[in-house]
Parts: sequence; C-alpha cells; structure tokens
Amino acid sequence: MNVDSLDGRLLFAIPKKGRLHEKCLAMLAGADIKFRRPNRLDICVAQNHNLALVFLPAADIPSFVGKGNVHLGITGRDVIIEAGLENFVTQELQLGFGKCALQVQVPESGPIKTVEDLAGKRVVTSFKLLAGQYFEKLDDRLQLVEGQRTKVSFVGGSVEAACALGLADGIAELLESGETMRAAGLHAIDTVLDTEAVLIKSKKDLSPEHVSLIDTISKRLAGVIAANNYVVCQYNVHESNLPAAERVCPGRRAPTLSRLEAEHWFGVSVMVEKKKIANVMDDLARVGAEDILVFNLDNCRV
Ligand SMILES: Nc1ncnc2c1ncn2[C@@H]1O[C@H](COP(=O)(O)OP(=O)(O)OP(=O)(O)O)[C@@H](O)[C@H]1O
Ligand SMILES: O=P(O)(O)OC[C@H]1O[C@H](OP(=O)(O)OP(=O)(O)O)[C@H](O)[C@@H]1O
Repeated sequence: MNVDSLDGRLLFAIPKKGRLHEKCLAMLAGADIKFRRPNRLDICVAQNHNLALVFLPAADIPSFVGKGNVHLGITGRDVIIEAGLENFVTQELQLGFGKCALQVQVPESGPIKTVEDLAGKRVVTSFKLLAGQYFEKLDDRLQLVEGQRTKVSFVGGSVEAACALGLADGIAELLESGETMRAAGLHAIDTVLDTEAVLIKSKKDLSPEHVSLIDTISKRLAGVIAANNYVVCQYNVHESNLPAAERVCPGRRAPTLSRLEAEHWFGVSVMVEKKKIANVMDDLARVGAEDILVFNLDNCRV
C-alpha cells in the first residue's frame, strides 16, 4: 500500500482476530463501510468513505488511539482500563457485544470459599493492573501488611490451568458462558469488572472533517445496535382496548396509530425490545389486541 493514499483519511482500528473480530466486521457492514482487505494486509482504505481500516491486536488498540496514531477504534473496555489508558481516550458508544466479566475464580472443591479466604495467597491473571488494584484494595481492607499481602502474578494465556498446575490458589480471568471455568473445575467468587466492546476516539486534535465522519459512523453504529435489539410489533385493536394495549408496549417514543377501515378499530405499530417480545405478545393478546405481527429491523436511526 502507498502510504500517501492514507493522507487525510480517518484511521479506524479494528481487532485483527480473536473474539471481537467477526462482530466488528458485521458492525462495519451494518454501517455500510465498504472495503476490500487484501490477504494479510493490516491497513486498507474504505471504498465509500474517506477512512482507512487498521487491523490491530485488540490489546494494542487503546495505545494507538490514546497516542493519536489512529483516530477511532473498537476494543474491549477491559483492555482499555488494563492498559491504563481510560483517561486518554473518549468512549463514544457501548457496542452491545463482547460482553463478559473479569472474575475471581478458585477451585470448586478447595478450602477457599470467599475472596477474604484468598487474600494473602497466590493469584494468577492476564490482567495484572485490574487484578492488582482489586487485591490491593482487599488487602488494605483486611489490613494485611507487607509479607501477608496477596501475590498477583502475570501469565499471557491458559490462566485456568494455573490452579491445577500448583501455580496459584486463585485466578482472575474473563468469563462469558462459564464453560472454560467449569471445565477447569473452578467457580467464581467475585467480579472485578463487567466489560463489553466499545467505540473509542482519540483525545488528540481531530480535524473538523474527522469529527464529522466519527459522528456519522457513531450514529450509524448506534442504529445497527438498536436494530439488533429491537423488533417492530404491529397489531389491530378496538379503541376500547387501546389504552390497555399502549400500557403494555408504549414504544421508544410513542406508538404509531392508523385508523382501520372498520369503525372503532386501530392499527398500531410500535418498537419493542427483542428480549421482551414474547411476553409483550402474550400481554397484548390478553388485553384484546388481534392480528399481532412482529418484524425484524435491518437498520434504523433512533
Ligand atoms: N469469552 C470471552 N473471553 C475472552 N474475551 C472476550 C470474551 N468475550 C469477549 N471478549 C472480549 O474480547 C477481548 C479479547 O479479544 P481477543 O480474543 O482478540 O484477544 P486476544 O486474547 O489477544 O486474542 P487471542 O486469544 O486470539 O490471542 C477481551 O479483552 C474482551 O474484551
Ligand atoms: O466463559 P467462556 O465462554 O468459556 O469464555 C472465557 C474464556 O474465553 C477466553 O479464552 P479464549 O477462548 O479467547 O482463549 P485464550 O485462553 O487463548 O485467551 C477467556 O480467556 C476464557 O478462557
């Protein structure tokens, strides 16, 4: 790639592999950011925007954005805090995927039942800063002095194996479904941090063009997230039952009403949270709504 072709382009960092990669590509598609990434190339220009995508390890993205080498990025909130860069970037948007929790875990069958039991012992983690701060606080609370305090050490991966290998009495590790934890015979005794993927922008000077493009991208991504979280519910209802039906689902702003060609009947259209739709349909039917239809959203602007 000719570096000149990046001149003036907004640089947007995306995790190059791992847990967040595929979801980020889906978000880019939803926001209509078109690009063709030649095999193994980590920088590629968008075909329909004045931006270039930069594919980086998720853990490196906070540093690139914080220093202003790239202007915008997607990564986990956990890696931003762990890099100590939370104050060097601005969080634009929570993206609603990559949700997991950094948890303190110990062997299920062992003697340690609480974090107080674990204090003063050995903890292994890939999150040295976050786990370090957590156990500092715990040790302070328990008034543990030098020599009694918890020993937090770093490993780069396979953290779950540390207890079985005799390296640690407990670990601090990410948990999503809990499958990995259970397979290793561990259980969680506390949460250090809840995290999800976020859109971050640099605090370094951004040109007005870049500010405007970031705003457009941000709004488009917010639309994609809303479209993923909501469905449109349409139903017919007699006017006598309308107030009760509106109480069941008041919508994001308000329901859209249209008169049917049948006296005293209305057609109602309303946005409903996807996770609530089954209950909402039951309740609508209960208050007299009929012909209840549900539609997925491809995209929306809210
Ligand atoms: N189940 C999960 N386990 C770990 N990280 C998850 C999970 N779900 C979402 N994430 C998010 O993804 C980030 C890790 O991203 P990624 O997998 O790219 O990192 P990585 O560990 O460097 O990758 P790899 O394991 O492929 O080397 C985490 O910091 C977290 O924000
Ligand atoms: O609760 P779960 O759904 O099982 O997910 C949590 C596991 O996933 C991650 O590891 P990953 O598979 O990314 O591999 P890694 O250990 O190489 O990071 C994380 O480090 C945990 O080990």
